[in-house]
This record gives sequence, structure tokens and C-alpha cells, in this order.
Amino acid sequence: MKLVVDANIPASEACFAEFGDVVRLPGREITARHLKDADALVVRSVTQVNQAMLADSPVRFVGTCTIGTDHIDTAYLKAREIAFASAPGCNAEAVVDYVLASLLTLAERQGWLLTQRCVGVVGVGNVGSRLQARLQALGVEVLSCDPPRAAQEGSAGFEALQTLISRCDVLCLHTPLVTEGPHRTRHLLSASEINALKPGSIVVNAGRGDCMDSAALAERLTQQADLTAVLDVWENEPEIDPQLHALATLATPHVAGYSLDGKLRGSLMIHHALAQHLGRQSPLTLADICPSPALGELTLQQAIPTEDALRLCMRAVYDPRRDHDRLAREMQHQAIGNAFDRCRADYPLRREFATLKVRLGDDATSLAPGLRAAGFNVLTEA
Ligand SMILES: NC(=O)c1ccc[n+]([C@@H]2O[C@H](COP(=O)([O-])OP(=O)(O)OC[C@H]3O[C@@H](n4cnc5c(N)ncnc54)[C@H](O)[C@@H]3O)[C@@H](O)[C@H]2O)c1
Ligand SMILES: O=C(O)[C@H](O)[C@H](O)COP(=O)(O)O
Repeated sequence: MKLVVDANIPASEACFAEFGDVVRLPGREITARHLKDADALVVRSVTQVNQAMLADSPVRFVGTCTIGTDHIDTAYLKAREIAFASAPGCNAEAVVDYVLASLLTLAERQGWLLTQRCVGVVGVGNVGSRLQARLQALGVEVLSCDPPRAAQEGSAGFEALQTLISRCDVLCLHTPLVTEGPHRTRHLLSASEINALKPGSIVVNAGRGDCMDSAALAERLTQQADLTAVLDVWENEPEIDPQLHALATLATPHVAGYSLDGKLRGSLMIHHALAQHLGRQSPLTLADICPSPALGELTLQQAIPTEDALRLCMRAVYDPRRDHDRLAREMQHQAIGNAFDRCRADYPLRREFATLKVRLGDDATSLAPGLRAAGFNVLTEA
């Protein structure tokens, strides 16, 4: 059996070599030519998997080690009866870490407290629901918008997008790219929504770049300069708009979900899906392929303001300014697309908040609820 696997998938040997010969290729370079004698294809989000790719191929299984599936023509796979699996939720915790870390960074820079802000979450799925839960546990007011869920489950607990736009200080987009049907998300935030955002508000996009009209956002940021933009995803990746890049306060190269834990969960979920497709059972677990974190534990001995403690612990694990700075630096030395992809391919090791044990001394136990709410693994002396 021959498997073509994106070279940016970690643990591909541990997860896929037992099934056959693994050919690793850069995801953007995989073409129909490579699949002429392949039985399985395992990708991430940068490989377009469609009829052009698979028409002349014997591939019977396609897996994507990602949450998003907009790069896969699932209707074509279904018509050809090619098995398909994705990795829902694999990196959702990492995206929530990214959003919390970005907001805590802006709070420090702009002089406000997270608990003073109302946050709108658009798209309350694996990512959005976890974000909502962590923010609410921290005492932050959250308004949620998810029309597909509201249609299925009833409208209680969900608001209209316009309500979030008019009431929230922070608007976080966590929608998939949906181009057809009643709940399309392409340019969900178009010029009219972007222009209606409250002056001084923050807009975060860690869903898909196409969910927001980049030109309209660039226009508002240029003309009024009264918004703060945190952008991890972009229209036309990797050839992102340099003007919008320069206007965003935090601008990262689609790495919100790039924790090692999240990527490995994605590899593992597709490993199990392929095993099942082949009628096998596999005992492989995350613990088998995921190393212990470099920083396992830290101790806080004195109570300090909660959000300072959150920043301290967060920065011991992940600081989004590092990803912002690196993209800006790489863009000075090479073409934008190369810079964007290089930052993703050579991504430094990053772990999730939950991997850090935070030990609290007797004088710091009041910090326990806030640190737990933010996702850290809190240990108290008692
Ligand atoms: N930046 C990153 O690194 C990164 C990482 C993971 C996921 N993502 C993106 O984030 C998206 C969301 O991830 P998820 O795991 O929460 O997916 P999910 O499928 O679990 O949840 C998506 C939610 O969006 C809702 N939704 C769909 N259309 C909507 C609309 N028009 N308005 C409001 N809500 C709508 C759905 O009902 C669903 O609840 C993914 O599809 C992916 O594109 C990005
Ligand atoms: O959909 C997802 O899971 C995320 O967007 C993921 O982080 C994409 O990563 P990539 O496939 O581009 O490496």
C-alpha cells in the first residue's frame, strides 16, 4: 500500500508507516501525478483535494489532519465512494489559547481588563464553544451567534450577528468557510458589518480568511483607525494582502491551531480512521506519540492581579507576539507567500496551556479559579 502524506504532518511515521510505504511531500506540491499509484492520501489544509487531483488515481482513502474541510471536495469523494475522514476538534484548545493570549496581550498594551469587555463569539462549534466556556469561567460576558445551531436547537442562548456587532467590544470569528446554502460564511463580515463595528472594538479572525472582506477591513482600518484587528487567517493565503498585514495589530500566519498537541491529535485521529477503513484496530494513543513538555511546572508564591498571573503563565507556554514578529521579519527578506509558508513549515514547538502545571503556594491560592478557568492545570499545596 502506498500513502502520500503531507510533509508538514508530525508523527507521520508513527501514525502511517504500519499501513505501507509513506511518501512525504510538501502539501502545496502534491499533484495528480503523485497519486497515480497511491492508495491513501493524508493532507492538511493547503492541499486542494478534488476531481482534478483524484480522477486518474486508485486512492480509496483521504484523510485531513485538520478541523477545516473547505479544501476537500467531499461531494466528489462521496460520488466516487472514496472514504474520507477529518479531525474535528483536534486543535480547538490551541485556537482558544491563541485567542485568550492575544486578548490578554492587547489588554496589557491598551490598558483594560478582559473582565471589563463583552466578547462576541461567531460560530459556536468545537472552537467557539470552548472559547465561550473559558471566557465565561473567567467572568467575561459572552454573546454567541450560530444560526445553524439556533435553527436546530432553538434560539435560546444565541443572538443575531447584528446584536453582537452593536453590543460587543470584541468580536471573534470561528466559522468554517461555507460557500453554499442558507448559512454561507464567505464575507460573513462584509463592508456593512465591518463599518458597523463599535469604535474602539477588536475583531479577531481565527476561522477562515474568506469569512471576512479584507478590502473592507483594510479600508476601515485606514480611514478611521478605530479598530484593532487580530488576524490569523487571510484571504488568498499564502499571498496575503501586505497592506492589511501592516494594519493588523497582531498578524500571524494561520498558526492559531499549531500546538504540537493539536497537530498530533489530528495525525492520530486520521491514523485511527485509516485503521478502521482497513478493518483493523489500533492501540496507538496520544501519550505514545506526544513528548512531555519542556516546561512542566511553575510555582506562584504570592497573589498578584489575576490577569497578570494569566499573562505570566500564558507567556511561559505561548506568546502570539512571537508569531507576529516572525512573520513581519520573514516578510522583509522574501516574497510574501514564501515568508508565510516558511513560518508555518518551521513552526517552533508550542504546547497547550493545559500542559503547564501551575503550583500555587499558600499565599497564592486565590489565583486558582482564574488560572483553572483559563485552562491551566492548577496544583495547590493542600
Ligand atoms: N486558525 C486556525 O489555525 C484554525 C484552527 C482550527 C479551525 N480553524 C477554522 O475554524 C473553523 C471552526 O472550527 P470548529 O472546530 O469550531 O468547527 P465546528 O464545525 O466544530 O464549528 C463551526 C461552527 O460554526 C457554525 N456556523 C456555520 N455557519 C455559520 C454562520 N453563517 N454563522 C455563524 N456560525 C456558523 C456551525 O454551526 C458550527 O457550530 C474551522 O472550520 C476552520 O476553518 C482555524
Ligand atoms: O482547519 C484547521 O484545522 C486549521 O486551520 C489548521 O491549523 C490548518 O493547518 P494547516 O493544515 O494549514 O497546516
